[in-house]
Amino acid sequence: MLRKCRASCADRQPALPAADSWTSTEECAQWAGSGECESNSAFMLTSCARSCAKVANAHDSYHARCAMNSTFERVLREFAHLGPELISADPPVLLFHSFLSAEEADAFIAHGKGKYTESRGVGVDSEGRMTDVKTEIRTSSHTWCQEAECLDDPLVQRVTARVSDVTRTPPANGEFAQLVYYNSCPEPSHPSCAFYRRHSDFIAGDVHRNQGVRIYTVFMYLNDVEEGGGTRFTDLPSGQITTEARRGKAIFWPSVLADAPYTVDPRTHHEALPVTRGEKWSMYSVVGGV
Ligand SMILES: O=C(O)CCC(=O)C(=O)O
Ligand SMILES: [Fe+2]
Repeated sequence: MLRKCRASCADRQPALPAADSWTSTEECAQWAGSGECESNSAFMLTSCARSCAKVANAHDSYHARCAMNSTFERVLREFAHLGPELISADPPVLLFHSFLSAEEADAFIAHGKGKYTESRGVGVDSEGRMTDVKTEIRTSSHTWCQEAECLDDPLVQRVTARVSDVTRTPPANGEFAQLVYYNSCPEPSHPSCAFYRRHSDFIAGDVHRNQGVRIYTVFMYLNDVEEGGGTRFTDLPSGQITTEARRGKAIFWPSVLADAPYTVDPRTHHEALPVTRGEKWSMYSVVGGV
C-alpha cells in the first residue's frame, strides 16, 4: 500500500515506533538516511526501526505531494490547447482560458434549463445521516447532469473525458456534473442576490463514499456574465484572486493538501460573487480520489 497508494496512505501513516533500540540514535538516523533500511534491512528494521519509519514517512509524503504537483505541471505541458494559466503555484490553481467549446457550453445550458431548484448545503440529519440542508451561505439554484438524456449526450461525454484526462482520475471517481445558475440582483448586498459565500468543496463525510473525498474541482463558466458573478479565492497565500465569469473558461484546483489527501486545504476556500448584470450559467465537476 505505501508504495502503490502513497497518496491515500499519506495521512494514515502508522505511528512511529517509540525509539530506536540501537544505542546511538544519531548512527541510526545516519544509516537510515543513506539507504541502509533497504540494503541492510534485517539489522536496521529491528535496531533502528524509528529512524527507518521516519525516512519512509518522509519519502511517502514527498511522493504524494509530487503526484498532485506533477498533475498540474503536466497540464501546463500537455494541455496547452486549453490555454492553461497557473494563477497560484502553491496551492496550485489553474485557469483554463478555453476549456469548453461554445457548443459544449450550450449543451450543458440546455440540459439544465427548467430543472433548477434552490441550492442546498451539506448537513447531517437527526439520525446522523448526511443530507441536504437549507443554508444561508448559498442562494444559487442547481441541478445535476444525471439522467440518460444528459449523460448520453456526446458533447457531455467529451467534457467528462476531458475532466478525467486533465485531473488524471477515472470518470468513475467523478460526481455527476452539477449545473449552477445565478440570477442577477441590483447590487451585491441586495437580498435577491444569488451567491455562494466562502467555502471549501471538501466534505469530510465523503470518506465513506465509493469515489472517496473530493480532491479536485473543475469549475466551468457556460456563458459570459455582463457584470459580477466571478469566483474569488479568498485565502490564497499570495492574496485574493477573482476569476471572471467568461464562457468556456474553467478553473481547476485541489480541495485537499497534496501530502494529506484526507485533510482540507483551507487555502483554496472560494466564493461565488453575486451577478449584478445578466445571469450566470455554470457547471462544476468534483473529483474524488482517495
Ligand atoms: O459559482 C462559482 O463561481 C463557484 C461555485 C462554487 O464554488 C460551488 O458551487 O461549489
Ligand atoms: Fe465551491
